[in-house]
Amino acid sequence: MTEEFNTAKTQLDILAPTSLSGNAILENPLLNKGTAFSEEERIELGLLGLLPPHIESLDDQALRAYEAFSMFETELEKHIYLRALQDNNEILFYRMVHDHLTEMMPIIYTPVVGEACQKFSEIYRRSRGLFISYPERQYIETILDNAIGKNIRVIVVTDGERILGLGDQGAGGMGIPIGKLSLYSVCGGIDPATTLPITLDVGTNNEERIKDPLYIGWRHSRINGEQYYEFLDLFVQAVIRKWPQVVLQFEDFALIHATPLLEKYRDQLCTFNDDIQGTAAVTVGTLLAAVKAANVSLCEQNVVFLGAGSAGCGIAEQIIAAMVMLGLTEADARRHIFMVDRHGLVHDGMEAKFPFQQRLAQSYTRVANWSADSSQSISLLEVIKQARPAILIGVSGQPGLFTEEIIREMTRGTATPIIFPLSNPTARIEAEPADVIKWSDGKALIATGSPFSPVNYKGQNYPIAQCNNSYIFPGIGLGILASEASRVTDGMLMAAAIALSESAENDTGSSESGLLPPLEDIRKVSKNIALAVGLQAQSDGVASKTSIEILQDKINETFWEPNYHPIKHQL
Ligand SMILES: O=C([O-])CC(=O)C(=O)O
Ligand SMILES: [Mg+2]
Repeated sequence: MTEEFNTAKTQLDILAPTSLSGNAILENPLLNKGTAFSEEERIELGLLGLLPPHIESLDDQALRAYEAFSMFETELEKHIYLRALQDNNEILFYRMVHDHLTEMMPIIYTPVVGEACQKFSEIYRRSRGLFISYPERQYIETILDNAIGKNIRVIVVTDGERILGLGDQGAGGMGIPIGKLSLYSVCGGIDPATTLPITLDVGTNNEERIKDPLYIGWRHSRINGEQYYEFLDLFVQAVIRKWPQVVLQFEDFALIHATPLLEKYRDQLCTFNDDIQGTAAVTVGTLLAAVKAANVSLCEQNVVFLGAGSAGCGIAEQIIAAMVMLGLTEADARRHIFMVDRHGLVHDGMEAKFPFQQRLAQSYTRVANWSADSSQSISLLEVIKQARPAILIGVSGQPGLFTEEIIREMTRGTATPIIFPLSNPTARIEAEPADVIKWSDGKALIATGSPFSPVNYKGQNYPIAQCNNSYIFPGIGLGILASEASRVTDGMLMAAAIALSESAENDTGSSESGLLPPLEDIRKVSKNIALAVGLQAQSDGVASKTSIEILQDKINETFWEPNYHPIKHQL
């Protein structure tokens, strides 16, 4: 099956069973080609006179759209423009983003999407995806039936409670599933006609939003506890009934819900939590590339985390799994991991809030004399002085906590400190890369969650890798679809991390982006990840066995590219 046939089939799928014509086609962003409709199509589809006479190519249109994009001054305006283009003509939107990925990814995704979520109500233009609000829960099935695409393969769902590092944005959180799915299509070749962003509106505890007369969401405080989990279950079961093969990605749920939901549903359908598992896989992939670049062995390093939430603990568990894979026992691997939160080092002499933190607590007998005072609280600085980590990872959501003193202490203890301030968006970062380079006198290997330009220090250029889930989840999705996997196993996430680190290795030297391959190569990286994920799904018994060649062909067949194809009228 060729790519051309793939896309053409989707377009016809959308036309059937009620054939569209005239304005209805121009109003459908998946069908609309605007000025690129041929004369034949204009006649057959009832478009004569609805478009200006000059017929353009996709390239001509992309040039004009880029001109328009460039005229906007603020990043939010650029975001609004691109979103409007997406709602008008998706192929043109994807072509533009495809051709200007480095420039446009931060606009449609982190960090600008954060501001777009905060101002979602003000900038709201037209519908995309589905809102399922708590008061409409009896209509869940009908709402799913109303999705424009009929053959949905990937859903990204949020309840808007923990949008990036920006907290509760209520219904405005919808910006995130939309942005993530755009990346699925542009970086992972997932046909946009098969994707569906969903926001579960269970209210918001964000006073500013509730009081805002323009707020588009349900004006109610968040429902919680049993009611919340019952609602989530209604949703997940309806999804399973309607699209049993779908990939359901949970995104930006609050800490208290993210892990229980993952545990509850990961054996019921093909699902994963991007903030826990995607972040863990991309961080381990980047870390494997970093220890290689620093010429040290991961198993001999201590790793300190600032932030012991679900993202931090998810990464920590994945690092432990990597150390075990490399030969340590699990108990030994756990001794290398130090989680620090606002109360200091997490140890078993204090009460951990969640079971997933308890598993990562250090033994108090080991660290009892680390405290600078007589309390049981051991600060980040003390942990660094005592544990002498080579690796420091920030997932705190709190800006500025990697101070000069912290970075200098890291540099004192190791030849090549590996420093990952991962909090998103940009304003939440634990330390600016330029400061980390300066304070470590150019020694640190850095990766951030949001994009940063290279840093120039003492005449040398230091590229900053963007260790962001976007390197991982599109490839995981592609691998699942191509292999028709029924579940997402831990092994598949580890396979994705290793494939990313190998793609990075193959690229170092020519790379402008530091530890990771340049964004321009992301589609190739996604295909490598997809192959590794698909093969692992087969060996974990959640996908039927095929040869590597067959899986590779399936990945290439599944990979969608933004091109126009002839549209025929169907009766
Ligand atoms: O969207 C991003 O940039 C990464 C992510 O999932 C988050 O921070 O929640
Ligand atoms: Mg997220």
